[in-house]
Amino acid sequence: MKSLDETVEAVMRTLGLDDAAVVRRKAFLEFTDDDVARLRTLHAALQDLAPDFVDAFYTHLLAFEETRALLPHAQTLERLKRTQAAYFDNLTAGDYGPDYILHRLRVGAAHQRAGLAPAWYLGGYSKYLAGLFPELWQRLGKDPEAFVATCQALIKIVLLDMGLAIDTYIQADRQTILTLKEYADIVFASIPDGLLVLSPDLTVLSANRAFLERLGLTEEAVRGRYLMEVLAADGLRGRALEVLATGVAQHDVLFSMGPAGSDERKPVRVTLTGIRLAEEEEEEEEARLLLIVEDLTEEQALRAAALESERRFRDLAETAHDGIIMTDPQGKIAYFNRAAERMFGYRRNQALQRSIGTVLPEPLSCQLDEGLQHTPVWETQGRRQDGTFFMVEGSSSVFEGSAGRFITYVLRDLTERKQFERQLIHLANHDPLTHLPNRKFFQDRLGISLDEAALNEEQLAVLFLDLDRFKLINDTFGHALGDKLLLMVAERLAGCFRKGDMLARLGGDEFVVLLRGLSGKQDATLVAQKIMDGFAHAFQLEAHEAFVSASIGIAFYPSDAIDADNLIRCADSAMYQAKEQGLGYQFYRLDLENLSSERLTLENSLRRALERDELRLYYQPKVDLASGAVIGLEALLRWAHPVRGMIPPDQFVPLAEETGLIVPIGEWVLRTACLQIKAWQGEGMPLLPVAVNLSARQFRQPSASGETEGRPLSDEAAGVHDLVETIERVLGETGVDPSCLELEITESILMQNLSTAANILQALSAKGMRIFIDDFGTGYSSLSYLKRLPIDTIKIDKSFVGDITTDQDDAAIVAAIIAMAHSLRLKVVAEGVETQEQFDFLLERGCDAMQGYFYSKPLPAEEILPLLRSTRNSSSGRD
Ligand SMILES: Nc1nc2c(ncn2[C@@H]2O[C@H](COP(=O)(O)O[C@H]3[C@@H](O)[C@H](n4cnc5c(=O)[nH]c(N)nc54)O[C@@H]3COP(=O)(O)O)[C@@H](O)[C@H]2O)c(=O)[nH]1
Repeated sequence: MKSLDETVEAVMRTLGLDDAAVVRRKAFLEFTDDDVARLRTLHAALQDLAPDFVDAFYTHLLAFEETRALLPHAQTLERLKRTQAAYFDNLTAGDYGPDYILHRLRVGAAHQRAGLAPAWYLGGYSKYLAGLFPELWQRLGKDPEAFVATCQALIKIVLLDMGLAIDTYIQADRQTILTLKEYADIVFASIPDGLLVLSPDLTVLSANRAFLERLGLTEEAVRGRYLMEVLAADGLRGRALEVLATGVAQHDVLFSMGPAGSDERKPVRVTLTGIRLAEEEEEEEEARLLLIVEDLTEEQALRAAALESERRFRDLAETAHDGIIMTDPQGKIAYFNRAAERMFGYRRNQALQRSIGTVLPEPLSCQLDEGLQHTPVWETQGRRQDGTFFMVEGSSSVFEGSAGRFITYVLRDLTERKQFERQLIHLANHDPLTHLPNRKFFQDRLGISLDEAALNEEQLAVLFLDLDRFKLINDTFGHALGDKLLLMVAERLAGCFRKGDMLARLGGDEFVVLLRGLSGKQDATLVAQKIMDGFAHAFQLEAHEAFVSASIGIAFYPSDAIDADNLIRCADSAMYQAKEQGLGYQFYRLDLENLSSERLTLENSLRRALERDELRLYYQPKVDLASGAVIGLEALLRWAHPVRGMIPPDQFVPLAEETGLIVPIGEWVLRTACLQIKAWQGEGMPLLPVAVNLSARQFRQPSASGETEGRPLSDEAAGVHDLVETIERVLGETGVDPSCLELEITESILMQNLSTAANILQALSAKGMRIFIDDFGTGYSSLSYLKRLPIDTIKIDKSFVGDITTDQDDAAIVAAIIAMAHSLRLKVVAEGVETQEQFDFLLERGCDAMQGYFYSKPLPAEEILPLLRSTRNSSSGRD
C-alpha cells in the first residue's frame, strides 16, 4: 500500500492542485482577505474554547457505532484529539497557504484510509459549524454584520476543507478501481488457458496472452475483428451463437483450432459462456461471450506417450523370459504375461481374477508387510495348473494406487538351475568316473558317522583298498581299459556291503569303505574276505582277462583313531603293510606303521642321495689262492648318509629295488666303477677287472616277467629293458674295455626267467664281459642250468665258507661245489674268507680264488693302489 504522503502527492498530481488551482478554488468560494482577517480575529477570540470543543466533538463521534468502531483504543483517541486540536487551531489561524492545503489533504486521506465513510466525515464538519455558530453569536451578536461576515468566512474555509477531503476520497476510490483493474488485467493475462471475450456480434473485445501466444496472434490482429476472420475452427461460430441465444453455457467442446488463413491446427477444448457487464451506470447491461480455450496439444502428446509407454511395457512384458504377474488390491491376478502362461500352464484368461495363491501358494513378505515397497529376491514354490510344484525365484514391487495396493511379481523358473545346482553338488561330492562318493564326501559322511558312533557308543571301521599292480595294467593296456577296470572293480565292491555302509573312490586305484554298526573285528574281517573273494575272478577287459588283486588296510573307531583324517590314515598305513607283506588284508598296527614311516623316510632320503652325491663305491680285492696275486676287485656300494653315517647296501638296496631306484643307482655304480678303472689305469695300476653287482630289478627285462607282451612300456619298464644297452653305453662313454668289467648276478635272478637271463648274459658275454654267479649255494644250488649260460665263475656264499673248518657239512658242500664247478670248467671264488684255516682249506680243495677280510675288507678307491703296491712288495699270498 502507498504511504499517506504518496497518496496525497498522487491526489495533487491527478487533480493538478497547484497554487494556481488553490487560488481558483478560493476565488470560486469568494474567500477573500477580509475573510482571512475575520477568521484571524475569531481565532484570538476562540483560543480558550479548543479543549472543550474537541472533547464535545469526540463525545459526539463515540455516540455513533459507525464512528466509534474507528476509535477502538484510548491511545488512538488521545492522538486524534491532539490532531483535532491542531486542526481547530489551524482553521481560524489565517494561514491558508500550500501547507494548509497539504495538511487538509492528509487529514482527508487518513480518514479515507481509516475507513470513515464520506457521510460521517462530512457529518463531522456539520458538528463543527453547528458548535461554532452559537459561540460566534455570543461573541459577535452585538454586531450582526460582523457576525454574518465571520460566519460566511468560516463556512467558506470549512467548505474549502470539505472539497479537499472529498477530493482525496474520490481520488483514493479511483486509485482502488485502477489497481483492481490492473490486477484483473494481470490475472486475465496470466491465466494459462486462452480467454477470449466477444461481443454479441462475435467481435473480439479482448484476448489474453495465453490465447494469443497459443495461436501465434497479436492483440492488434484480433481486437475489434470478427471472430471468424481471426480464427478457423469448424462449428465454433454455431456454438457461440447458440450460447448467446440461449444463455446456456457449453462446456468441453472439442475443436481443431488455428489462425484463420493458416493450415495450422491445434486440438482445443472450449467452454463457451455468456457474461453481462454494465460499463457505465446509465448504460444497459450488454451481453458478452467468454470463450475459455484449453490447448490439448500437450495433454494429447502426454496421453499418446502414456499409451505408447503402456504398449511398450506390454510388448516387453509379453516377450519377457520371466513370468510377470500383477495382482489387484484384492490379491486377484490382474495381469499374467506369456512367460507366466508357460511357467504355470494356465492360459491368461484362466489365470485372471484367480487369487495369487493359486500359483504361489506360500505367503510372501510383499503380501504381508504393509510398508514394503520392494522386496529383495526370494525363492518360493510355484504351483502349476497340473498341481505339480517347482521352485521359482521372484522379486516384487508394490504400487500404492488410489484404488489400493497393486503388486507386480517377476518370476523365474528355477527348475533347470536347481537341477544344475544338484549336478554341481553331485560333481563336487562324487568321482566322475565311477560316480562313487569322492574323498570329500566320504570324509564329511565319516565325520557325521563318527559323531553318531560316539553318541551311541558304537564301533565303526574304515577299509582302505588299493589295487595291486594297477599302474602296470594302466600302462600296459592303456588308460581306457584302466578306467574300465576301475568301473568293474567299483561294481564288484558295491556288492560287498550292507545298506548304510559307504564305498568311495579316493582317486587312482584307491577305494575306501565305511562299515557301521560293527559288533567286532570279525565283521570287518568278513567284509575284507568277501572283497578278496570278489577279486578271485578275472576281469574281462575286452579281449584280455586280467586277474587283479587288492590290498586292504582296516582301521577301527575308537581303538585306532577317533577322527576321520586319522582313521583314514591308519587304514592307509595298514593297507601299505598288507601290500608289502602280500597279505591281502591287514588290521592297523602302530608298530608296523612306525616301521613304514622309517622306511618312508629312508626312501625319500635315498631318492635324493644320487642328486646329493652321497653314494660311494668300496672295492674288495679277489685274490688267486695259489699265487696270492690280486686278480680282480669287487665294487661294493655304500651310502654316506649325512646323519646316519655309512649305510651298508643290505639296508638300502632292497628298498632301492622295490622302488625302482636301483635302476638309476645301478647305472651310477657301473659308470663310477668304469671311471675308476680308467683312473687306475691312468695311475699305472696293473689291469684288474672290476666286478659290479646287478640286482634282479635291473636285470629283469620286460619279456622276462611276461607282463607287457609287446605293449607300450612304462618308463621304468623301458629302463629295465635297456640293461644291455646301458652297460654298452657306459663302457663306450668311459672308454673301458668290456674285458675289464665283470658282472655278478645271483642264482635267484637267473631263476626268475632263465631264458631271458640267458639272452642277456649271452649278449654281455659276447661283448667280452665275464659273468659271476654270486651267493652260490643259497638258491637252487643246481649246476645243470649253468651249462646253458655263459658263466665264467661261481662265488661260494660266505655262509658256507665261515664254517668250513668247523662244520663238516659246510666243508663237504664247499668241496663238492668246487669239484662240480671245475667239472663244468667254471672257476670258483670263495667269499668271506677270514682266516688262515679257511684259506688253507680252500687252497687244498683246489678253489681258484678267494675274497675276504683275510686279505682285505672292502676299501675306498684311493686305498686300493697302496694296498696293491704293499702286497706286491711283500710275499705273495698270506701265510
Ligand atoms: N645290486 C647291488 N648289490 C650290491 C652292490 N654292492 C653291494 N651289493 C650287495 O649288497 C650286499 C652286502 O654287501 P656288503 O655289505 O658290501 O658286503 C660285502 C662284503 O663287504 C662282505 N664281505 C667280504 N669279505 C667278507 C668277510 O671276510 N667277512 C664278512 N662277514 N663279510 C665279508 O660280503 C659282501 C660281498 O658281497 P657279494 O660278493 O656281492 O656277495 C651283498 O649281497 C652285495 O652283493 C651294488 O652295487 N649293487
